[in-house]
Amino acid sequence: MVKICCIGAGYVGGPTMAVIALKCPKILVTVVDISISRITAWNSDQLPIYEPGLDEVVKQCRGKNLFFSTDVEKHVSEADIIFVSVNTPTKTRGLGAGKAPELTYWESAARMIANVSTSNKIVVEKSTVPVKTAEAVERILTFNSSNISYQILSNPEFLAEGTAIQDLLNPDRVLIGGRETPDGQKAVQALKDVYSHWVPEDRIITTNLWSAELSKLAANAFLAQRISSVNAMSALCEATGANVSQVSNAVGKDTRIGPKFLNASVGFGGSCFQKDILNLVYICECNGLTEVAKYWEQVIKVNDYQKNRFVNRVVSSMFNTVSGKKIAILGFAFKKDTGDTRETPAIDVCRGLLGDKAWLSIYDPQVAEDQIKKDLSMNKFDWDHPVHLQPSNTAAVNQVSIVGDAYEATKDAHGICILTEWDEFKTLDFQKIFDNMKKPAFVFDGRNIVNVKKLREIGFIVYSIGKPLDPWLKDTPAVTRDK
Ligand SMILES: NC(=O)c1ccc[n+]([C@@H]2O[C@H](COP(=O)([O-])OP(=O)(O)OC[C@H]3O[C@@H](n4cnc5c(N)ncnc54)[C@H](O)[C@@H]3O)[C@@H](O)[C@H]2O)c1
Ligand SMILES: O=c1ccn([C@@H]2O[C@H](COP(=O)(O)OP(=O)(O)O[C@H]3O[C@H](CO)[C@@H](O)[C@H](O)[C@H]3O)[C@@H](O)[C@H]2O)c(=O)[nH]1
Repeated sequence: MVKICCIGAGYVGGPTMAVIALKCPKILVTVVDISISRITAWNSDQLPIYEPGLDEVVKQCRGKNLFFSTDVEKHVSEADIIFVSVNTPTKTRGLGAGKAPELTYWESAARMIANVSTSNKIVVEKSTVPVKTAEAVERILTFNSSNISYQILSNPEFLAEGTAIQDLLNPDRVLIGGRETPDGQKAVQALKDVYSHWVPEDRIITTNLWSAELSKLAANAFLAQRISSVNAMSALCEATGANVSQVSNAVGKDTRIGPKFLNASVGFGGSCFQKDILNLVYICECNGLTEVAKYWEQVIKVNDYQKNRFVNRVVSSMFNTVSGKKIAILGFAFKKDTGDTRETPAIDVCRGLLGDKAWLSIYDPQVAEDQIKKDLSMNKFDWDHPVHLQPSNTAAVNQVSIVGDAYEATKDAHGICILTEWDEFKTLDFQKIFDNMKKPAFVFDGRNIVNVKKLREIGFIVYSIGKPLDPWLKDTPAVTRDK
């Protein structure tokens, strides 16, 4: 029986291995992690991450051919194929701080593999890593053990949170990069054999190692670039009276462009886009490609601009101050159908409003109170380290209350900011909400999900990203705020 071990039981390691176990009943899959609380949760009825369809898959396989364990060394030493899916956060200190990825967790995983291995291994990079990481891993492994052959493969993951199970069951492509030697190609084939259980042959792409590593960074950069492009257009739409949804629709009808990923928003979030683009920018800089680095960096700058612009709209519309005003925040996760808050635009918007002394009442159907408080008190990039290494002092978030539903959040509020596109926000009783708010009552829709016409009829002053402005907002400036 082939044995697979995955190091890192996070948003990628957990769902990916669950689907491999589901589709390959004859493969024994064990997911290991240094975080005891995460592994305990994976073994309980309350999984550590919220992902539609994940519970069912885990329940079907757990205890049969899918196991979760903290006994990292034992399972690594027994495995034939080892996936490494550990954190690769942006460095906060030292060389490349603020851009380069921190490869400490990767390096310690590689050293541990070398220490405990007694048989040949295929080591698969699942984490998103800089180009040429496989070479470094290869060196760590070969210099630290003898008589064992290691083949390193790059098999980046393209799942998106909220649709992870669907993405894994029916991927656009599976990408496998390996050495172009006979042994390298044998390893590529061994991993191909795993995915071939359910992924059609023509969707499994094989490349050299460096192409696979770079393709992951390139894919995220292209995706994020589309969002920054449409968000840049949204600012121009507001200035000219054009409607960004109509522009996106017209542009996306061109089959060369396509309709997906053209939704204007308060800004993109999530653990990957910013981190991976910064990683790409750093690699370009290291290779002397300054203009290329600047080109990609602009995607992040426009995203920051969009978040600032949103805060500016809120404050300037409400008589240039939100000091002492209650603002309801609907949605804190970085997108719907996930409880993940890593790099969510809600953090920047809330901080901006708190900076202007607003009182925030926050509701999100999937994010726990502790998490929100932690996010609002953590430093940039601290969030991407293993949970047990994150700062635990979350006491210092004043002027914020976390509530159990949207009606409570909006009661007696002066304004509402919609920051996540949860389906339940589309069907709220806005008449009831209006009746219970201070007047004039404002809605700032950062996801373009409300029916603007209907809300204006009720009496709300409505701001929707990239849409023709409410007469109230026409004279308020859309410039960015100083940080
Ligand atoms: N989240 C996504 O949607 C997504 C999608 C594609 C790729 N990625 C990439 O996959 C990687 C993992 O992302 P994630 O979202 O799953 O992160 P995560 O923080 O959810 O999970 C990483 C896990 O690795 C564990 N870990 C760290 N060092 C370890 C070690 N030495 N031994 C054992 N366990 C260790 C941590 O405790 C943590 O549970 C990152 O490189 C990320 O960029 C993420
Ligand atoms: O038209 C759009 C599409 C997305 N977003 C925002 O962009 C962010 C990222 O969304 P999405 O890409 O759907 O989720 P992620 O889970 O971050 O997935 C991205 O990052 C993963 C980690 O690398 C990759 O594996 C995925 O392919 C890639 O889509 C979220 O804040 C979305 O709200 C928009 O603002 N407008």
